[in-house]
Formats: sequence, C-alpha cells, structure tokens
Amino acid sequence: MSILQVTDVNKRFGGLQALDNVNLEVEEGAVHAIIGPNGAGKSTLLNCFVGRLVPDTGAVTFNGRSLLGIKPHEINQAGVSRVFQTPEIFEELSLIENIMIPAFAHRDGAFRLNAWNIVTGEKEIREKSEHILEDVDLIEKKDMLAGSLSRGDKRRLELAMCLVQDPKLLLLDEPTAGMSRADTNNTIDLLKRIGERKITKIVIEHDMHVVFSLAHKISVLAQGTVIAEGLPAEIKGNPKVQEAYLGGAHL
Ligand SMILES: Nc1ncnc2c1ncn2[C@@H]1O[C@H](COP(=O)(O)OP(=O)(O)OP(=O)(O)O)[C@@H](O)[C@H]1O
Repeated sequence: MSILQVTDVNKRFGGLQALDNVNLEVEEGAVHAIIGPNGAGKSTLLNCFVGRLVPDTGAVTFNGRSLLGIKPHEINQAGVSRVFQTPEIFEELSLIENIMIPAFAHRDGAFRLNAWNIVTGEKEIREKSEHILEDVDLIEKKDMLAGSLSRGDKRRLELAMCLVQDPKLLLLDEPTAGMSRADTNNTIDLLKRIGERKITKIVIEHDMHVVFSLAHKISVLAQGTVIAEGLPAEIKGNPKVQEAYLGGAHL
C-alpha cells in the first residue's frame, strides 16, 4: 500500500521547469531514495511534500489526503517530519529540552517555546524524550547545550526531535552531508535501527554508499523528470542513470 502518492506534479520557477510531470509512489514502511545530479529537482519535490512549495499542477496525497494548500505545521501534525541538511535545533538549550519542545508540540497540537512546561517537565514527556535520546545514543549528553555538539551529533539530535513526534513519514534531506566516513556509517546503522519502528522514509542523498545501504527502492530525477525507478540493483546497472551522472562517476 502506498503512503505517499505524487501524480503529474509540475513546478516552474520563471523560465525553469524544476519539476516536469513527476509521478512517484512511496510504499508504506519502505526506505525510498530519491537521487539525481545537482539541480535535478530533489529538494523542490521534497518541499512540495511539506507545504513549503505548492506545485503548479498535479497532486500530492499522504495517506489518501491531499497535501496541497495544507500548512507546514498541519502536515507535520498529520505525521510527516523532515530532517534538514543543516540541523534546525535550539543551540542555546540542552539536548533534553530540544527533544521536549517538539514532544509537547506533538501532544498539544501547537509549537510553543513554553519554558514552564520544560522546567516542570511532565513525567511521561520527559521519559519519552529520554528514551529517544537513548535510541540515538545521546543520552549521556542530555544536559549539554545543543550548540556544543559535533555536526554528526547535531544531526542525530535533529533526528531525535523528529522521532519524538512519532512520524509516519520521515523525510531525510542528505542525512550524511558533510560527515566523516565513521559518522556516516554510524548514521546508516542508526537509520537501520529506527527502521524497526516501521516509519516510512524518503531519503535524498548524494552518497551512493548510503543510498545502496538503506534503500528498498530508488527513483532517479534528472532535469525535473523521473528517468528511472526500481530496486537498487536495477538502478545501479541502468545506462540512463549512468549517463545522468556524467559517466557514472557517482555510481
Ligand atoms: N526558489 C527557487 N527559485 C528559483 N529557482 C529555484 C528555486 N528553488 C530551486 N530552484 C532551481 O530549481 C532547480 C532544481 O533545484 P533543486 O534544489 O530542487 O535541485 P536538487 O536536485 O535538490 O539539487 P542539489 O542536489 O544541488 O540540492 C535548480 O535549477 C534550482 O536552481
């Protein structure tokens, strides 16, 4: 069963056709990678899933419900969470506070920086937040300021901020960008582990080691068009994909 369906989506920026009749079906529980060269339209497509952009034409449905015209926070409330290329965390707050804020927002249906809530900290929210920090191996650092973390840890923290909201669909925009090989491998392991929660994931990624380690299905975008789609083994040997990547340098 598909959880996300993209039908004939077009998006133009002035004279540039950033998305050209894109069709995509993401199966519930799968890791679906979207790859493609720079400027292919990957981020534009992702932005159409979270309400940051509205397609000129076409449809995007999540769990059978149209996402078009829905505000980003409402899409988030419906179960779609996004991890950004540059972590969006509260640098001046501790790790546990960073997790508790979205936990309260998820429970209350509104995002508020409510200091009183965090100080008094309802037991169940605190416990849930600590569990999530354990899952991402950051529990030892829970009282440190988020701003003092390494880049890899900041991305893990942001992932934890998404997980505490119990998302149904997690969008990962280059989850290992700028990481060392060791941090990249840790992130792959972590994403495999959270795969046990049955969260559907869409991963945009340039690092093919990450893509082939995680993805069940891959869609390849080039110049705003899906040029290939299939299992990792099918995509690896696809000549159109090799060509889009300038002689296969990335594959
Ligand atoms: N807000 C915008 N206004 C004008 N052009 C835009 C806008 N956003 C994206 N574009 C253009 O649309 C095209 C697709 O961009 P997009 O960021 O979606 O590509 P991408 O596949 O995510 O690339 P990368 O891998 O480099 O992040 C590019 O040519 C980009 O310059």
